[in-house]
Amino acid sequence: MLEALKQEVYEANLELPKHGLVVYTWGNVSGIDREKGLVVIKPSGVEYDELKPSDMVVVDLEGNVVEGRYRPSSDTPTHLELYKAFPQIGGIVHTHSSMAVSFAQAGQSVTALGTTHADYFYGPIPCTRAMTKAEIEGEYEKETGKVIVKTFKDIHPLEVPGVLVREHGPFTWGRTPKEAVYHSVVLEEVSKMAFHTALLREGAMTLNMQQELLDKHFLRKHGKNAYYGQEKIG
Ligand SMILES: O=C(CO)[C@@H](O)[C@H](O)COP(=O)(O)O
Repeated sequence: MLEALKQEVYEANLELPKHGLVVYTWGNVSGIDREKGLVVIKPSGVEYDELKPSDMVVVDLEGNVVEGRYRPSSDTPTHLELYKAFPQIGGIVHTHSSMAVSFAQAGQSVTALGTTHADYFYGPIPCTRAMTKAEIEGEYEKETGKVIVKTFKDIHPLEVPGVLVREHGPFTWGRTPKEAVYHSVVLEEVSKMAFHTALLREGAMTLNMQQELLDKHFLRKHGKNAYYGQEKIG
């Protein structure tokens, strides 16, 4: 069943290691057939280079396995909460891409600092609040989905197609699995840019070395106003 969606989700999953967003079995991609009310998702714990379209698992919106020889991703409950809350989306991605995870572990949103970010995210990429003890000891993945939905109470999911789950990592979405993967790549890139911008703004790169030291080292070797390599120096 749902062979076309399985192929689409399979191909989207393979994009994650291709873009350096995951290693080993980290992360997962899903897609939804809204008419049938069924979700196709990566099987849990299967390495990407061993993955086949027929390995994709089909679940209903309550998480019951409808078809598949493997267990569905452990993050399936999170995906399902998002599909139920955001009717506009057709695909979801979860990765452990390193810069986004760093922001998530720091409990920091990725601020919109430039046009690259603003082309895809209408404002900060929010980081969710810390999970409560009860949520962590309960159905963590389902509660994670509920916390994401609460974070988006006043945010349109297609205006900000991604979130950082605090102390966990990024989830992104889109109208298709392929678009959700695209947003995962962009989220990781704008996270890197935001991190480096913060460093630069902290003055880490705005100070030149002491002129005296520059003189001592460069002029001692090359002489003043020398065009090194174009004429004999000294
Ligand atoms: O975030 C986690 C675990 O912390 C998961 O996303 C794993 O990275 C992948 O789990 P499966 O999809 O293989 O169950």
